[in-house]
Amino acid sequence: MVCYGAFDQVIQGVAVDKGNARAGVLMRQITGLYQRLLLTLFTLMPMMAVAYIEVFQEPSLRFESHMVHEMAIALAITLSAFITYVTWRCYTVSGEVLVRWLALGFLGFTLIYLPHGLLTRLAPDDQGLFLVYGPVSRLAMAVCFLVGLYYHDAPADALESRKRLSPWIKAGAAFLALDLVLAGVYFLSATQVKFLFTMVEIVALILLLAGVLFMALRRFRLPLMVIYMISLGVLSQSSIAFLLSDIWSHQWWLAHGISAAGFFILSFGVVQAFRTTRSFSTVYSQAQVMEQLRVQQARTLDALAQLEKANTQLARQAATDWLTGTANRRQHTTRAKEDIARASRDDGDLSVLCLDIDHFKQINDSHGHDVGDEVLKGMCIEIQRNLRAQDLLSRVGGEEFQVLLPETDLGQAARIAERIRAAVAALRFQAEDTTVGITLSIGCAQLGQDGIDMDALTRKGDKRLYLAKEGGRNQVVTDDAPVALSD
Ligand SMILES: Nc1nc2c(ncn2[C@@H]2O[C@H](COP(=O)(O)OP(=O)(O)OP(=O)(O)O)[C@@H](O)[C@H]2O)c(=O)[nH]1
Repeated sequence: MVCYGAFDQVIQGVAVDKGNARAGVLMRQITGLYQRLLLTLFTLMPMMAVAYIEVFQEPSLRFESHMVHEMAIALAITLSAFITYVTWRCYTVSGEVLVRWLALGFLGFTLIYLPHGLLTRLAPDDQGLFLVYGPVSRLAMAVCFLVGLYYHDAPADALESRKRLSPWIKAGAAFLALDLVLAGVYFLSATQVKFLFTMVEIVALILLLAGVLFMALRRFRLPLMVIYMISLGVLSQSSIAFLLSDIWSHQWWLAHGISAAGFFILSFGVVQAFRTTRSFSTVYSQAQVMEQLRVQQARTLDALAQLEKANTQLARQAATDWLTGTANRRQHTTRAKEDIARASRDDGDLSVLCLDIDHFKQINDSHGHDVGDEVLKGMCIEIQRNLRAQDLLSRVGGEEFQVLLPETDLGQAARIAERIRAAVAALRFQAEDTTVGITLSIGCAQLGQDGIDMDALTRKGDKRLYLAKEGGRNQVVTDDAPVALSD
């Protein structure tokens, strides 16, 4: 018996759970629905705060603190740089395209958002230059996340390309160059700046929502992909909050908080990937892993059953004669040893019949080997029909057979032999347009009086078989006296 220990218990537990689950399909569907509802509500939670401030907050209330803003941005940049590194490390191992774009998105956010913090003190004089880096950093991140999502099932990048640093350095340089280009807003009017911000934020919002929609329609179920979707949903709400806000207003600060929440959720996913498979699309939930285990165990058990079947078949083939299906010499020897040992131990009887077809060569010569084969098979079936379950018929030579008869003395053996002889003699086999019959000569020997081991018994049985042949064939001989020739 195969023992699977704790693994088996876990699997059996799952099987029981599954059985229960099957019984309560409806309950499963309801809880699944509830789970999705909770996730949706959780994702939309920031909107409640945004709506609350929008409706109830006095618009003139402001919290203008450059220092707090600088500290918040410094923290955001530090964490973002850290998560960029962790994501990049994941990518170098898994090569997952989605993770590559994630890392690029985080890198873009870090480098584009940086001047937003550095230039905070410019705010009173030039709000445009200070603010522009916020929406653009979110847009860059949204673009990368959406592209990554598009390639979520692309094959992993080649090993050598994962480790190359030059593409990352080039991407970093491009983001810094973008920072310089963005400094051009310095020359734009206040209206142009406002229009630019709004457009950038709206595009970021549309891209993030497109990502959420894509994932919802494709029904992503893997835990990290669910986290990805929630994060995009939360980030999109931060864009809404930014669109509704004025600088230093409470809505504006809240928008920062929502953006940070979206970032934290995604970074949680990244860390989870880092601590497991380093990929977003191969981290499975516990239920999924258990299901996989169940399927794999079912396969293993199936394979074991097939192996056992094949082994049994092989063992049978190794012990059987290919033509007649009777025991072969190997099985005969093993069984004879066991039967002799048992009979000797229990002081029981055991007899042996040595059988040989008479003039079998003539059958082959006259009708061909195929007919000879059919005769051998048919004869064996007939002999088996006249034996008990514990008796063993074996083919020990071409047309020579032996029968082991446990718990049988010589007198009983002679009667069985006679029954077999008569039954075989009555058989008729089809050979082309005629029928042929055969006869058997049989020598009998008994354990004890004729020998104490199989060699001796066989010698004695063969000797009596020879006497039967000498005496005219088609007869049973049980002693060593020459048999008078029958006519
Ligand atoms: N068709 C067939 N013939 C076999 C097989 N094994 C042995 N034989 C034949 O069995 C015949 C045995 O012939 P002999 O040993 O001369 O004995 P016999 O013709 O039976 O004559 P006696 O035993 O003296 O009665 C040979 O022709 C073998 O070729 C087999 O698997 N199939």
